[in-house]
Amino acid sequence: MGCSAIIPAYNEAKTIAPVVKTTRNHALVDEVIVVCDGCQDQTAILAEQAGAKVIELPYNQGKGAALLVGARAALHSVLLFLDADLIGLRDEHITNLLNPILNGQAEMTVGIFSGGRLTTDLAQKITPSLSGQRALLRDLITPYDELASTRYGVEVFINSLAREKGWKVLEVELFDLTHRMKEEKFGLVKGMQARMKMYWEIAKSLTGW
Ligand SMILES: O=c1ccn([C@@H]2O[C@H](COP(=O)(O)OP(=O)(O)O)[C@@H](O)[C@H]2O)c(=O)[nH]1
Ligand SMILES: O=C(O)[C@@H](COP(=O)(O)O)O[C@H]1O[C@H](CO)[C@@H](O)[C@H](O)[C@H]1O
Repeated sequence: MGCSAIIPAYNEAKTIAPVVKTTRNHALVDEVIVVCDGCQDQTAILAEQAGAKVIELPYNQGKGAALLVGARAALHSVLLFLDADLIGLRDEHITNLLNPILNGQAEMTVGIFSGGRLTTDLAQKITPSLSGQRALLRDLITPYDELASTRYGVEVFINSLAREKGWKVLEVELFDLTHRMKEEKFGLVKGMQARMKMYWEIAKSLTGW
């Protein structure tokens, strides 16, 4: 089974290159697709230079739409979802996410930060099910047009599919991995506003609105 990595990215020029390079160089990964979700910065060109195929959406459509576009464009049957703002991504993280799928032990893995930074470790301890680091079988999600409107509710939507369809899901630890928090990207006030908007989108997905 081949593997396509899908990296949704909205203005992630600061971190996209190392994330793409590590993923591109991994022996189990056959292609890396960065879906630039209406980016206004250098993300697309930096991703391409680092070795990714880049799909540019004409305007910002949200993480769910970006993942669906990437999944439908993927050439391979195993998908690896990674956020574009990861800091400290290493080979072993990708291996941990992919191996249970390739060995037939699970239909989806969910990666949980550990030993990275207190704040991001804690967020994932409280809500492990929100993690954007995942591997799963492509055909399990590509039929669902509804993904396109989920924005940050995409993980909740995928989790509910997993429950409904009875997928085997395994959590795997991702040691020393962290990401840029919204407050680091946008400053305290705008970061907290963006966080509230994200929680709203997650709540909408939870309640099926
Ligand atoms: O409208 C959006 C918002 C986010 N993202 C991407 O989705 C991933 C997760 O988003 P973010 O880092 O904002 O989430 P956090 O981890 O801070 O909750 C990142 O690669 C973003 O660039 C996207 O493609 N479109
Ligand atoms: O872990 C969380 O509470 C949030 C917020 O992370 P930060 O507080 O910005 O480190 O991040 C996750 O949730 C989003 C919605 O499910 C996902 O799209 C992100 O990939 C994930 O990092």
